[in-house]
Amino acid sequence: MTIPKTVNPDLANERKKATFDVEEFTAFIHDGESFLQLKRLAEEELFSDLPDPVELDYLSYEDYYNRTVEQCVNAITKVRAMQERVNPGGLEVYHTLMTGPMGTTLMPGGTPMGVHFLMFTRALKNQGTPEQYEKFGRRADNCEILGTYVQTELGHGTYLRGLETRADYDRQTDEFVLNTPKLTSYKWWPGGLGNTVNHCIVVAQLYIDDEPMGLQLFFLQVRDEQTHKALPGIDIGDIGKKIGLQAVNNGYLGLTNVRIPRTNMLMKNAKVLPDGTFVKSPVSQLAYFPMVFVRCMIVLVNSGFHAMAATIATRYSAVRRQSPIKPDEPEPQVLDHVTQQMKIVPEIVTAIAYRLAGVKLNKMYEETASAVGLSDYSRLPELHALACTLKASCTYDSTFGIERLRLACGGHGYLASANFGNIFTWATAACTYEGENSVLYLQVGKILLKTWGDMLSGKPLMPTMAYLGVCASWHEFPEWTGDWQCLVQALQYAATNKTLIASKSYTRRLESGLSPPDAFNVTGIELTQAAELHGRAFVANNFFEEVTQNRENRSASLNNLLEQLLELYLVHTVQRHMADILRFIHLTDEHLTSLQDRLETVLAELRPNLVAICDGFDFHDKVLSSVLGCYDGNVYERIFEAAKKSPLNQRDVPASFAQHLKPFMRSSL
Ligand SMILES: CCCCCCCCCCCCCCCCCC(=O)SCCNC(=O)CCNC(=O)[C@H](O)C(C)(C)COP(=O)(O)OP(=O)(O)OC[C@H]1O[C@@H](n2cnc3c(N)ncnc32)[C@H](O)[C@@H]1OP(=O)(O)O
Ligand SMILES: Cc1cc2nc3c(=O)[nH]c(=O)nc-3n(C[C@H](O)[C@H](O)[C@H](O)COP(=O)(O)OP(=O)(O)OC[C@H]3O[C@@H](n4cnc5c(N)ncnc54)[C@H](O)[C@@H]3O)c2cc1C
Repeated sequence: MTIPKTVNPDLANERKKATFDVEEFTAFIHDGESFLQLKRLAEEELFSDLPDPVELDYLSYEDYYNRTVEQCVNAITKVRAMQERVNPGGLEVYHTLMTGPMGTTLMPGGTPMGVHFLMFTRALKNQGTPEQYEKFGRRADNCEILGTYVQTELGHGTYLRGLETRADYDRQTDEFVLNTPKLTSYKWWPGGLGNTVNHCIVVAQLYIDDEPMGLQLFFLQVRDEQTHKALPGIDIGDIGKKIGLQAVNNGYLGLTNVRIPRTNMLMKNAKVLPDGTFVKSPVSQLAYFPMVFVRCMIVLVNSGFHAMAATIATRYSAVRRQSPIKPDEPEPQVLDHVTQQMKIVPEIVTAIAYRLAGVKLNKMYEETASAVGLSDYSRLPELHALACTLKASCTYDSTFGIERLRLACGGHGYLASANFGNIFTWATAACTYEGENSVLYLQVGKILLKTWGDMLSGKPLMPTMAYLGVCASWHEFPEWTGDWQCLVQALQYAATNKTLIASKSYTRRLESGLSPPDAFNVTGIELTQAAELHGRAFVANNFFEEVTQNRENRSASLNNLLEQLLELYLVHTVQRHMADILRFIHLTDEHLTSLQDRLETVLAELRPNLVAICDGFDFHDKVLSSVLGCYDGNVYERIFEAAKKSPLNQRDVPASFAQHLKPFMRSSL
């Protein structure tokens, strides 16, 4: 099947209808030109010799892994050369490009080296001393060694204080002795650990003279650098097939009396001196900082997955024609069915809203990391709370949004070659890794409770929670104007009142004699609801600020488009949380009807720009890797071409006919 060189006329028409400059929107959504240029340059270099994704789909588990390693190595080699040209000594090309949606193209089943870049190298730099960085970190940055972040165990992932891996200090030899004493202490899940890495950072309970000193991070070699065989005392392997991310090579690790020098404990914060004196970290949560970084990254990465799925569904819905709206008219593009718009457009705007929130969150991470570098730890709780709530709501919204977008593509959405399967399994994994979502919401719930107490005692509140004080001071919600500020405030007001309710329930339970942990546990439902609303109110407020500020730096047409996107996001989000809002704010039927009218109006206003907005996300065809989502819209030809590549179509008659079907049909006669 040859793919036409021309663009599908429906898609070409859609692009002509755009009312804004796509390139200006692209720069806006990528937070400026510089990253965009870098991304495009990298795509040009990296995508020149990629294998066919359809062929990859039919490989065995082992071949898939080996093939991914080959692609990964090729890609990293190219990226390193590019980094040397763009900014010698820097690492931004590595880190930004290899872990974003582009990484998913190079390695559709995930990368066994993702955790090396995201966590291993960063933890060596940020948790080690400068000497340790020189000794281990530089080699990791140069990929002379490959590593991963080994924390989760078979028995514990969430409750870190329950981890069982031990590091006992031996004063005589100035070494730590590492052990995983039980089956449940086996390390389980770390990406790349299975068969790829030769080093890792192990998170273990430190013991000095059998006294527990809390969790610490240890640099450990697990495989010989030449032979790649496991070192003595180390039991290591792959945890087996998962529902997705087949090439991430998640692994297990058992340790029996493995000795490492004392200087292998990462000692930027806590320290063990040669005589066994333990010097505490100034703030124990600093050991959790590598996780905070990844939680922030996930918001950007998952909003990218969400936008990828939205682009595929939008382009396909512009090409797909079905079911006349009026009986005597031709079949319309399915995108003209209003219910189809309702399935797709809220996902487009949600992806944009999280993209903007993710950019803000990552800036906050950088500011906090700089402050931590100057021994100022005051912003850690605020960053922790925001990273937890945004990581949880973004991964949830993207996971279910991607599934809605797949469903919006009808039967063809179910084809592996449409690529929703990979995108979904990437997205949903992030609901669990780097902190299971409910657990993260409970962290936020705890901080909300504490903040509520601070507010009642007149203490200053952290900036992203200051609205609690404002809303709590209102006797009732101000007059409902329905404007954007009002909609943002409605979400904030609902979050505030949910926090109030949770706080009251918690206090009531304490007064009835429950212990604080029991009271916290039974208040968990209300606390997690408050935490979720807190995050959604932040995303809405941030979107509002992004659109209403700096207008003078953008063209009128882009401002107009952004206003429509904001309008849809706010109206849709308020409608989605209407049950919560109606509990605290009196709205008439007229108000509700007006919201529905606004939703339908803005859907219609956005309709001509949908394809152009998705073009503006700037996904290379190879990133989307979808027969339904290609820029040229030649959907049917691509579906057919992919089908032709099925291994079952490579011979006239499959072997099973002679072996099974023929004898079976004969015996049934
Ligand atoms: C895949 C590639 C595909 C191709 C490319 C595509 C691109 C993909 C990109 C993404 C790739 C990602 C790779 C995947 C990596 C996954 C790696 C992992 O999962 S690694 C494993 C991830 N594992 C997890 O995430 C485990 C989750 N569990 C945990 O984090 C902890 O056990 C806990 C937080 C739940 C509790 O901890 P506990 O010690 O029991 O604490 P308490 O509750 O008693 O609170 C005490 C105090 O501490 C405070 N505080 C807490 N945390 C922080 C913080 N971070 N900061 C500051 N403060 C914090 C808290 O507020 C409280 O304050 P206060 O009230 O005293 O004032
Ligand atoms: C694809 C993937 C990659 C991963 N990569 C890595 C890696 O590189 N390195 C690494 O160390 N780990 C990794 N992990 C492990 C991951 O971080 C953990 O699985 C995750 O933190 C969740 O912990 P858990 O599995 O113990 O879940 P559990 O805590 O057992 O969760 C089970 C259920 O219990 C509930 N629950 C648990 N505790 C509480 C609580 N306190 N209150 C209320 N409910 C609770 C949860 O909400 C959930 O519903 C990876 C996992 C996946 C899926």
